[in-house]
Amino acid sequence: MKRIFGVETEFGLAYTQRQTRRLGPEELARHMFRKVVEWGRSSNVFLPNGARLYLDVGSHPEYATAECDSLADLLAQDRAGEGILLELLADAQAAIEAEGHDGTVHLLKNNADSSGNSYGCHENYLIRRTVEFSRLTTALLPFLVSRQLLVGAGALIGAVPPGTRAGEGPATATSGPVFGFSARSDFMWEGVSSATTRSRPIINARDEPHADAALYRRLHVIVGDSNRSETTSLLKLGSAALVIDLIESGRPLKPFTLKDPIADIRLLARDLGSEHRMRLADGGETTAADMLEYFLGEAADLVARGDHSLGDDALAVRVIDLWQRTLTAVRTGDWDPVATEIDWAIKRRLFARYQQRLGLDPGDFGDPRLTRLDLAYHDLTPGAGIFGGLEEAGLAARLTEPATVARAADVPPQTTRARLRGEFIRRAHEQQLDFTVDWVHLRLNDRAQRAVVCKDPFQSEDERVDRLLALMSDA
Ligand SMILES: Nc1ncnc2c1ncn2[C@@H]1O[C@H](COP(=O)(O)OP(=O)(O)OP(=O)(O)O)[C@@H](O)[C@H]1O
Ligand SMILES: [Mg+2]
Repeated sequence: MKRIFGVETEFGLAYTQRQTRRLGPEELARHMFRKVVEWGRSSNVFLPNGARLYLDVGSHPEYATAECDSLADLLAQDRAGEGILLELLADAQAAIEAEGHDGTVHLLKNNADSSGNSYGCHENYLIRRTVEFSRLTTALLPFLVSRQLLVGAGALIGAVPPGTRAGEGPATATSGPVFGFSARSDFMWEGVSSATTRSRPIINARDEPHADAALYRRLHVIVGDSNRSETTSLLKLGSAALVIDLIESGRPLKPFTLKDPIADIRLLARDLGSEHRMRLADGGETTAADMLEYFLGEAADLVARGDHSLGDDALAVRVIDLWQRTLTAVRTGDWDPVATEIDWAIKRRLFARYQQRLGLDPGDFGDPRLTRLDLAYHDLTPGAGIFGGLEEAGLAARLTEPATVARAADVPPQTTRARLRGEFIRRAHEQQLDFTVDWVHLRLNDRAQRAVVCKDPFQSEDERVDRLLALMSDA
């Protein structure tokens, strides 16, 4: 079974200064994207590694990985994006210093800013049209609501969750912060819908397959946290892909349709003891841990038979193992066994040590120094972020090799359509030819306007593209 995957990450920008004036996100973003605009004449470009880099609304830089058909490639491409953004960050820092500013530009891989905005990490999974979309989302939604127990980034959130409807409960989470699984959960307002801003859904139903629409659809999951830990990313993407595999396989699955998924997602975000009982549409009840255990059993069966879409058997086995161990950690409250592999557990341990050092009560998360530690966890800025140090010290596990990541910054995945796009872009740059590309199209903006439509994301070789490349070399 094969599948195409891609991950989009929106980053936050912040600025800390000493004497000189404050710079806003728009200014920071402009500095960061100056080279990109020079290079692509736009702040929305595709790169030679097949990825898309652009400035999203609200001055959030976004990196969308090229199409991958294995999780190993996906992790490398995703991590390469962090490096690419760090280079732009260094440019922005140099530019503002040259203008006489004394501050530091921060690049944050998190999901919420202090003014109550949320930005995301979207997962894209190619799915088959043969499976009815509403059947797929109905089966997947309860899993996505519960998945934060395994792969949340860990967050300081208000003890009382926001209401889920107007006039019901507070509009934003209130009263003294607690440690929760995810900050993103409070920003979800619907299960499945095509709106993304006002009433943000868990699954975005906009039908934009970037592929042959008769065969495929692209499932756009927007509920996930931006993970720093690669092992957590692996579990996030791997577990979801395995559940999609299960649904697509047609195997009969226990229905877990939730009565009130949005209330559940908020309560679960604060439910470190995994006690919350979710009400099911059929009148029953379940805990998130019980549901995840059920899906784990089914997914383990697929992996044991080698019948999965992760593109790598060893990584699939690792997904199952980590899924099991994280579930056990949640159930027992002994988080140490996953405290180097799962973001929320890594962060929770860090907080516990810091609380001890500061002489704070273990239940006290209100100290502003903890808020700063939380930000530092998500800060990619050299000298300000702490996650790289945790990886180097062995306190956070890493899966990718630095050399593989360095290569992924320049070289697209070799087994998908991204290879064709990357090659086309590289050649066009070499020959200084004007071109336009998107996920599906490659076009030369010369008089002949030669173009190739690449509708099959699994296709990494194409004679039409070869001919186009040959023409470009002759130019
Ligand atoms: N056919 C496909 N199936 C699954 N994923 C795909 C497919 N084609 C492209 N992708 C992936 O989908 C992602 C698309 O990112 P992009 O940011 O352009 O999409 P979008 O979120 O729908 O658009 P926008 O952010 O502008 O609203 C990329 O990571 C890409 O690799
Ligand atoms: Mg996007």
